[in-house]
Amino acid sequence: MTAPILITGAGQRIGLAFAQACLAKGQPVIATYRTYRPAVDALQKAGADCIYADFATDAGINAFIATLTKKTDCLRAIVHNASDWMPESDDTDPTDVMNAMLHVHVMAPYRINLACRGLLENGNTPTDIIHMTDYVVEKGSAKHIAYAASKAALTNLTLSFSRLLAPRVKVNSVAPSLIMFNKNDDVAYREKTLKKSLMGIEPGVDVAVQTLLFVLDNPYITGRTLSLDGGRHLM
Ligand SMILES: NC(=O)C1=CN([C@@H]2O[C@H](COP(=O)(O)OP(=O)(O)OC[C@H]3O[C@@H](n4cnc5c(N)ncnc54)[C@H](OP(=O)(O)O)[C@@H]3O)[C@@H](O)[C@H]2O)C=CC1
Ligand SMILES: Nc1nc2c(c(=O)[nH]1)N=C([C@H](O)[C@@H](O)CO)CN2
Repeated sequence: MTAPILITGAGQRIGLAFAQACLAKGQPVIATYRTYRPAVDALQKAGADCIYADFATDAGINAFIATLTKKTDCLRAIVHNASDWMPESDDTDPTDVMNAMLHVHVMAPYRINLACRGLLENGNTPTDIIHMTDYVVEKGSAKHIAYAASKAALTNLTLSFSRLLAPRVKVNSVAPSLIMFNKNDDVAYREKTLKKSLMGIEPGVDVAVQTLLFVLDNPYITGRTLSLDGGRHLM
């Protein structure tokens, strides 16, 4: 029996695309979602095991871990994709922003990785943990301070967990810059953002799917960050 891949935040965009790509290859998937959408139903119909999960609180993380560990005793990989791109704003308490960012981007991956060590080691190794981070870890962000800091902490989890779990589990980060705009991004923002990379394009989710599949298929890369940013670092 092929061990499933756990993909968090798989209800839309990159997470959904990767879940669909895995299912199309006959790879079993456990997908988490927080907001119900028809895409979740479609994933379930395509064979994914979809679990509701809200990682904003310790109770939500505990509940997810309890549900997951009843569902399977092995995992091929965990892709920590769930993320909230939350900016600082005048009407949000900065304490709430930082707590929300640290919970979804740090506490959830930290707790789930520790809880799932046995599941990842209980099968054909090496298995994988992949943290979806962000180019912004390298430069910081004036408008998403807590978000960037939490993604930097997630990047450091990659180093620690790769030390802890080698050689049976590989642990890597994928650090995208622009992959896919959000529907509310206006023309001015889109034009400004496209100019930030050498490639100057909105590549779409397939480049993220390709990168994730490459990391899973490579038996020697661990403790590394794969940058997926169109050469933004050279602008
Ligand atoms: N898209 C891009 O251009 C870039 C993406 N990245 C990173 O790549 C990854 C995928 O990006 P993208 O597809 O745009 O991600 P999204 O912004 O679409 O977020 C993915 C999912 O995360 C879920 N999520 C958010 N907060 C929580 C929470 N508290 N608990 C549980 N789930 C939660 C959402 O679930 P739901 O919708 O079900 O509520 C959402 O569908 C992310 O980690 C992102 O930071 C980095 C740089 C650029
Ligand atoms: N969870 C998310 N994180 C990020 C997103 C997103 O849509 N969801 N988008 C970005 C931007 O594309 C940025 O990289 C360029 O403007 C960053 N993180």
